[in-house]
Amino acid sequence: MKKLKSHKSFKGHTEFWSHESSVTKTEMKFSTFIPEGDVEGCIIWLSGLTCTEENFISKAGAQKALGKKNLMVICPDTSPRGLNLPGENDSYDFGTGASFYVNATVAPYADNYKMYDYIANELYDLIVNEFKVKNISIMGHSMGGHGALVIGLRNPEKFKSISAFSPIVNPTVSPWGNKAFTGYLGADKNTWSAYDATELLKTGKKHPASILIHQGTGDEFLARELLTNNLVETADSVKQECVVNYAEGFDHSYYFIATFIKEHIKHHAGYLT
Ligand SMILES: N[C@@H](CCC(=O)N[C@@H](CSC=O)C(=O)NCC(=O)O)C(=O)O
Repeated sequence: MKKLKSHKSFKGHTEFWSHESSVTKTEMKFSTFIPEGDVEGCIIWLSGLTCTEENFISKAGAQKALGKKNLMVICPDTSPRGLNLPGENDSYDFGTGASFYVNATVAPYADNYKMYDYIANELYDLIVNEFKVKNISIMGHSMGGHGALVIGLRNPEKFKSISAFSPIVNPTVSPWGNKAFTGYLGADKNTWSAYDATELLKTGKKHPASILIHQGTGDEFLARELLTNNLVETADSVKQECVVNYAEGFDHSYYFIATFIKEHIKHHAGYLT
């Protein structure tokens, strides 16, 4: 691991890192906020389409609340970079910056686009072994909210709690999800449901902690891509505790995230400390 930059902020440090990933077989970058003193737990933040390791740490304003709760956050990049695979840089919603946190199975993505394993295993182990923190939760936004729900629901023994802002909750039936899953997983839709939070709940995956979601009613992607109500109805029918807060007039941006991030940190602190 290489520390690239460090800035003192609130009761800790905001830092930028790189490391060689054995899973993606590329250099991967991530940012952290690490409070001074004993760290009680770590929240993984997964960002959305077009983001890097910088968006959340520079825009969400989470450091003060994290410092108060003695919690660390780690924000990985949203895909491998620099591979120049065919089609990788043609659009904002596929390839670079748009991994959808799946393990790709089809060429030319299968060798490197293993972001599910990268987050659930390699980054998880790095938090435990390098940062010496063993209580870990997961949250994210949009594509990253989808990633947090899927990785958390599939690994309840590893992730103590899950939360999401404006998540894509049913990607197998959304245009963004269809495009990404076709490109990473192939045309056989039977393989897609392992990466769809609503489908995972339908097939018996559950998390013991209550899931927290914030969704803006003014979000331009709500009706076409996010489909929040599909998860709400399914969670209700399978008795997965899930609190969905519809926030009047808020859009899909980091201004929305910054408004409610304190509530998400408090939610995770309840399970991590
Ligand atoms: N057409 C837009 C889409 C990009 C966008 O809105 N990205 C969101 C996440 S969307 C779902 O995953 C985002 O977080 N953007 C970064 C930010 O800092 O706001 C475009 O290409 O701009």
